[in-house]
Amino acid sequence: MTFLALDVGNTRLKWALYEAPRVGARLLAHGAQFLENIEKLAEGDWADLPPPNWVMGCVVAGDAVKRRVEEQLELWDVVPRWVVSSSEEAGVVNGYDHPARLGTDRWVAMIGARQRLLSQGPARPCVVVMVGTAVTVEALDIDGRFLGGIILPGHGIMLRALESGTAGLHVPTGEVRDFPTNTSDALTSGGTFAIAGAVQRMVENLQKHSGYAPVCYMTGGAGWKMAPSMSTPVELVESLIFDGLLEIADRRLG
Ligand SMILES: Nc1ncnc2c1ncn2[C@@H]1O[C@H](COP(=O)(O)OP(=O)(O)O)[C@@H](O)[C@H]1O
Ligand SMILES: CC(C)(COP(=O)(O)O)[C@@H](O)C(=O)NCCC(=O)O
Ligand SMILES: [K+]
Repeated sequence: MTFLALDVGNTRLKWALYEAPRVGARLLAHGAQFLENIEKLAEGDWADLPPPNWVMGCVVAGDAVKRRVEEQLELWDVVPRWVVSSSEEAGVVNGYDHPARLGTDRWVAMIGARQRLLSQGPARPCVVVMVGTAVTVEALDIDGRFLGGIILPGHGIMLRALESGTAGLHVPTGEVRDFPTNTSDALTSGGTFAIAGAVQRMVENLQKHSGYAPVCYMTGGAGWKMAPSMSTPVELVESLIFDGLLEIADRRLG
């Protein structure tokens, strides 16, 4: 009874095939494709997979991309279920002014984070950082209520914005340094400090609000690049969105 989980971001589609729609299910196969290569999935990465019995996913890349993914899914006799952000699901309460307007990847990642937190011990407040095309930093209180979160540009967008708005910033990627002394290092460190500083601020906000030190989970395609440069402790969890999709599927189907 296999389960295919999909996470369609603004840069890449990530997929993971599990043995069942159950928390802790065995991972059978996984992969990622840039959005421009979606059309290659059915004849490529997915061609030899055992047909999934269920498909569930989150999409933030727009309706046109979603339809291109659905065309590839016609390979199998299965109707995809796309998660919609709601006011409450799987133990997480959505504090957004308009719950449905919250990016579904953010919503699903928070559900994955809450489930991981509770499986590791007593409830604590939690910060969830996603480093993808954009960077999002969410705050969840001790009861699993999403208090609010921030959106900032990812590394690539920050660099491209600076390149296109100036004459003198076309340089190769640099290193993260405490005190950068060349343009490349200054740009790379600037982007990294912007993200690290935003996370630190949200951790402080949540600590002040709740009176407890929060747990901080980090995920997303560029999470591994950011994690070593953080100024507050983070736990890198590559699978947070898939964990969230499994949690939702388990409750709805399992
Ligand atoms: N192997 C990789 N291929 C592409 N992007 C990568 C890779 N590793 C890290 N990245 C970084 O991750 C970002 C994309 O992360 P991802 O989680 O796929 O984003 P999204 O969910 O927005 O599609 C890119 O901006 C890039 O900086
Ligand atoms: C903030 C995002 C652009 C992040 O996208 P990503 O970096 O994962 O591709 C996405 O979650 C989104 O479009 N959100 C809708 C607006 C909101 O969450 O308020
Ligand atoms: K994402």
